[in-house]
Amino acid sequence: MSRCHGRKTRRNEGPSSGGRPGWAGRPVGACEDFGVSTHQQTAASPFILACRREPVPHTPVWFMRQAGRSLPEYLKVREGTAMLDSCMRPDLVTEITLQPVRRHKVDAAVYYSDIVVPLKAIGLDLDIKPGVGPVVAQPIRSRADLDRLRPLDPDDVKYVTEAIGMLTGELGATPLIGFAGAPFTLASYLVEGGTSKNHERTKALMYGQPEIWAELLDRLADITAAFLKVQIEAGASAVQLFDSWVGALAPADYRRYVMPASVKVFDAVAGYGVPRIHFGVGTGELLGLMGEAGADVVGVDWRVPLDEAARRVGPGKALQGNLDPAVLFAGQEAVEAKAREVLDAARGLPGHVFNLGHGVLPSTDPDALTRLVEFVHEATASS
Ligand SMILES: Cc1c2[nH]c(c1CCC(=O)O)Cc1[nH]c(c(CCC(=O)O)c1C)Cc1[nH]c(c(CCC(=O)O)c1C)Cc1[nH]c(c(C)c1CCC(=O)O)C2
Repeated sequence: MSRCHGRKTRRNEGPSSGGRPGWAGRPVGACEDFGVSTHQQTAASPFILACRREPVPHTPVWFMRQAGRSLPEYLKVREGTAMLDSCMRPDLVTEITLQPVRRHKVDAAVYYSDIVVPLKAIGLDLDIKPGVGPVVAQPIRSRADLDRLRPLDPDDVKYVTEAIGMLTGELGATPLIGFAGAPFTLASYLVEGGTSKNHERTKALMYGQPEIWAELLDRLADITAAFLKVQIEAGASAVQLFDSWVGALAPADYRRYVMPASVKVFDAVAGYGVPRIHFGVGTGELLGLMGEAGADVVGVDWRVPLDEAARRVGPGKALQGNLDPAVLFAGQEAVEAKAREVLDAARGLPGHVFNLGHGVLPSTDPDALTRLVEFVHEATASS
């Protein structure tokens, strides 16, 4: 795996002045092993090329939740350590992030963390309960509660900087995707106190007390932007904003109550020039707005075929997706047939990153994922 031992490049050092898109502001150093910088290697990787809608040698593949419970080596290394504790251990983060890259030969690594990590880092009392998800001890529902949402200082997450430094050295040409939860999805956990089907308390605050809601989302946007900046400055080659649950909203409400905060996040990291991916589940009606919020790549779940998604998103964006994660339980023949449908729908798009339409389900057979990567690479290889 280790193609470029030790980190010889300097890190991404802040937005270029004027926020010019492209790679300005990303210093290039030398990886002595190969005479080219890690940055140059990742920039030429199929994943980054596809995000930038440039020609690729094959369609790049990675999977949301590729690290985690589908892998026996993950269960082994995590044994005895709570999920959130593992996120604060650079050695474990590095190992767990690398596991699916080694095993599946995916085209990108995704930083092992969770969307609630920055909230924990600013001192909120929350935990991740196995099989349930994030649980917040004291939900945020009033103006007074907002005071508990202080800004994130990079020093709060030193372990992220350390882990990404270790990781990029190990990954060499394979890009590392950093990520964060989007303001709406984070707000939904904070207001409900945990996972919710109908988001009734969240919507009660949004519609009933729009000023408090706007302040909540604005604070979360600042925390999210600060967390993404830490990851990019430490060396992440792309970032994904997970607005997993925003599909619960109608477009007009998305535009009014959520989009300003997501725009703020994307604007804050625009000047680095790293590709920005925007994903949510059940967002067929929101795809255009989610692109407009500032994404370079729009993630699509399995409900909308990619050619239709491209019409909804409009020109100038790449697409990511969108095999139904449940298809992986149907056997190799069915997986290949459904994966081919995804590739057929993506044919002619200027940029396509193959992914699932949502995260890998915990009981997925890891070999089915490895075979899927091989299949997509072979089916799309330019001769
Ligand atoms: C909504 C959301 C969360 N976390 C995340 C999202 C957005 C993605 C999505 O829409 O699925 C993001 C996330 N969480 C995790 C990753 C790892 C990186 C990767 O994609 O490989 C990522 C990208 C690790 C994790 N995050 C979590 C696990 C499982 C915890 C464990 O191993 O015990 C992992 C590996 C826990 C978690 N954290 C969350 C949930 C719903 C759960 C599952 C609860 C369960 O079923 O046990 C909140």
